[in-house]
Amino acid sequence: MSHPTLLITGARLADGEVRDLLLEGGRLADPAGAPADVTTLDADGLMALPGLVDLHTHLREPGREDAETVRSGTLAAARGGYTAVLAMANTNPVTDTAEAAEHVAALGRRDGSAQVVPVGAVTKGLAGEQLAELGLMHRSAAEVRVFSDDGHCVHDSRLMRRALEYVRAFDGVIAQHAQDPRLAGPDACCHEGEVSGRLGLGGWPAVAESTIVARDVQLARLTRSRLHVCHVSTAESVEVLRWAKAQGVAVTAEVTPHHLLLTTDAVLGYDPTYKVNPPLRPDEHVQALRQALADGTIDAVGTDHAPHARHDKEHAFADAAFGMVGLESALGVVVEAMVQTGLLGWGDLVARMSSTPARIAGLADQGRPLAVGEPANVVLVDPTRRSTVDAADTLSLSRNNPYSGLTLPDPVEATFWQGRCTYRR
Ligand SMILES: NC(=O)N[C@@H](CC(=O)O)C(=O)O
Ligand SMILES: [Zn+2]
Ligand SMILES: [Zn+2]
Repeated sequence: MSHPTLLITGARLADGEVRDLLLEGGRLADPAGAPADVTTLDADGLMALPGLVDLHTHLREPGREDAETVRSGTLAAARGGYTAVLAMANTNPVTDTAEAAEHVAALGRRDGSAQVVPVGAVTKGLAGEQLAELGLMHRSAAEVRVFSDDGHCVHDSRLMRRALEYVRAFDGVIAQHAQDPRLAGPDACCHEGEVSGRLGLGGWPAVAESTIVARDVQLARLTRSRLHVCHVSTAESVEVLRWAKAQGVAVTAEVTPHHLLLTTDAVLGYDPTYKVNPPLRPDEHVQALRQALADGTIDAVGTDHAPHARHDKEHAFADAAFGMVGLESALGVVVEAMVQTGLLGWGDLVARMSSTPARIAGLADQGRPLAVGEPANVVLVDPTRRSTVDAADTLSLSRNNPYSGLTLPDPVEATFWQGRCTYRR
């Protein structure tokens, strides 16, 4: 890969300092040493932040290249300000072997506009019965550190305990899709409450999530291993996480942008765009999630970008696929929900969307401060720009965008990954 030299002038960092940044050889260099004829980008009025890191992306390749590919998904990621994404294992074939993980990493190197980090499955075929080759995936060239059966919960307690024990040896982490399959029955497709009753949709009680979180944090304490909770969506889960962190349990958690902004009311029109797992929750949960992300009980934002082809999504609500896209809109939605409301400053936003996710995933070259010598992973943002979201205006192959028609912050102006421009408005 070529590493063009670029001088970005007058960018404001998250701490308020205004600086020039020299991108040279894929790293940040001292701007005083910029060649006289260097290409410059005037960043007056813009902020420069470390490239964002997404702990939770569905790239759909291999297997569902009609919904997304590594190429299209990472183009969408770059447009969202991301320089790294963790690619969930629920592809076809499932990422449950060293070879499969290396294949995803190789696709990333070939087609990626961001670093593609394969997540390994916890169980073979995501079937929840036998542990996958966790050690082999870790020791492979893909160096898998994060394991998840996302889309499915590792609901067998003994298997979950063994998975946690296993990854402890190499400081791995089990990322759990917390959902009790008995409490959230096969027809569950909407938060259990007033709206599900009114619409006659299968209800999904909040405790289907929090009871698994409560079990898992105790297993993490028992095994002294690391647990990460995917897409936390309820106030009850937040309470459990707060308790677990106070006990010193090695647990981290993420929340999606959509669970920070949208509520159950979005499904009142039976539009399957708003059908997602876990479901959109009532406002009291949204407020609890915002508070938890602000105070650090929830450590990070994970998009759960879940692209779906039209023919899987355009069905009656009960029959449509679960999931919504999120990479391109994530920063704008988080700014709307957290910064505009005064809950989070830009410095903490960088922690939640870049440095902390990088630390959770063990990515040494991501989420680093914008200092000389560090990798040139940079996103330039216009903190004041807003625009009306149009689902058709996307680099993703899918259109299941829940923000279409809403006017939201639209901050990302340019993204640089290892010094290379991967997106420019
Ligand atoms: N979030 C979703 O609604 N769907 C995800 C699976 C998941 O994240 O559980 C998908 O793969 O489509
Ligand atoms: Zn999930
Ligand atoms: Zn997911």
